[in-house]
Amino acid sequence: MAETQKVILIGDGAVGSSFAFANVLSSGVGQELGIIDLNEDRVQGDVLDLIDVLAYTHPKHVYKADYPDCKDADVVVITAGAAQKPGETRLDLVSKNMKIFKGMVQQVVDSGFQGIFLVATNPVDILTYATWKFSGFPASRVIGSGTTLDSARFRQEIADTLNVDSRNVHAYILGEHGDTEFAAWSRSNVGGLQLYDWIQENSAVDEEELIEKFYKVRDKAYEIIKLKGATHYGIGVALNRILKAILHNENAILPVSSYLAGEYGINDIYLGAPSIINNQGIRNTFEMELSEHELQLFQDSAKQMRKILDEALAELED
Ligand SMILES: NC(=O)C1=CN([C@@H]2O[C@H](COP(=O)(O)OP(=O)(O)OC[C@H]3O[C@@H](n4cnc5c(N)ncnc54)[C@H](O)[C@@H]3O)[C@@H](O)[C@H]2O)C=CC1
Ligand SMILES: CC(=O)C(=O)O
Repeated sequence: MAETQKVILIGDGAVGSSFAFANVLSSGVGQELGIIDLNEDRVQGDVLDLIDVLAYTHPKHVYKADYPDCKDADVVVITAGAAQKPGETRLDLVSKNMKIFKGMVQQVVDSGFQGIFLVATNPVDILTYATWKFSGFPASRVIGSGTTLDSARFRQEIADTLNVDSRNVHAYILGEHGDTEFAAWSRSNVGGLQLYDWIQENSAVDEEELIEKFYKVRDKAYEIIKLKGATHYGIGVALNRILKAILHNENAILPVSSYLAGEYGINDIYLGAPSIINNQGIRNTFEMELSEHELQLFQDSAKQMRKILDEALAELED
């Protein structure tokens, strides 16, 4: 990667602008941030507003960009497209956003872009797959935000229950970023102690209460959207975390949406799975040893997504 690391954001709505804010607050996660959106006034306004942050944070070149600017970018972050309305599921957005992505990804590729795509638009697993297909890039250079946000919600929920710091909770939500996601309970640990052992030793909660907490995590987006119309801070920070893992060549393990080629018995689909992220993109997606029930839930999630993906790809060809 070049010395000056350049990021282009496509989509400057609630999610995109929260990501941009997180990015200008954090030190050294790229030196350039160019922003593209159909709403050019919004971009111009956000650029002016974000520049006001720099004197109190870190230097960065923030500007209104266009597709040719993607040419020498290290990462293109996509948050553009339709968002859920109250009562809608993420999967209700498939048709609209697939069409938007076809044109958008083509324009990025036409610029000569050779970097890494990082996708957050919903349904994120389907649209990450679409970005991979439309771009013709190797799967390692197309990453979706996957279940990074869900896992952050899950870790915080467990941390609040046990009264510990969420940074010491290692726990993943895997599968679809959506209704068929599941908690990898059997692999969850707190400070190195298996979650189930911790619970037994501290009798903090019973198993039923824990399951309720998973439902709360799974349905949290619906709750926030009902209350304020969008969720954006959590994903903004999650995207910046993934971006940092790429630009700083961290080899960090994050449950991003990754292309599965046999892992967990799943093929040819993107889903949230723990993956090692560095400046090449996804270095490796590894197989955690899940319980039989968890593995079944993973495969069920994949089946459901495969069906939606096939329908969406067929519709696009009509
Ligand atoms: N992956 C995740 O964990 C999360 C994903 N999301 C998803 O992120 C997406 C964005 O959500 P919001 O920012 O709340 O929506 P928003 O409606 O506030 O912003 C979307 C932006 O995309 C722009 N846009 C639409 N078509 C475009 C095109 N062809 N080219 C350039 N810009 C275009 C719009 O002008 C708008 O500014 C949604 O699909 C939402 O469901 C939201 C939260 C979490
Ligand atoms: C909207 C969405 O995908 C989320 O907050 O999880």
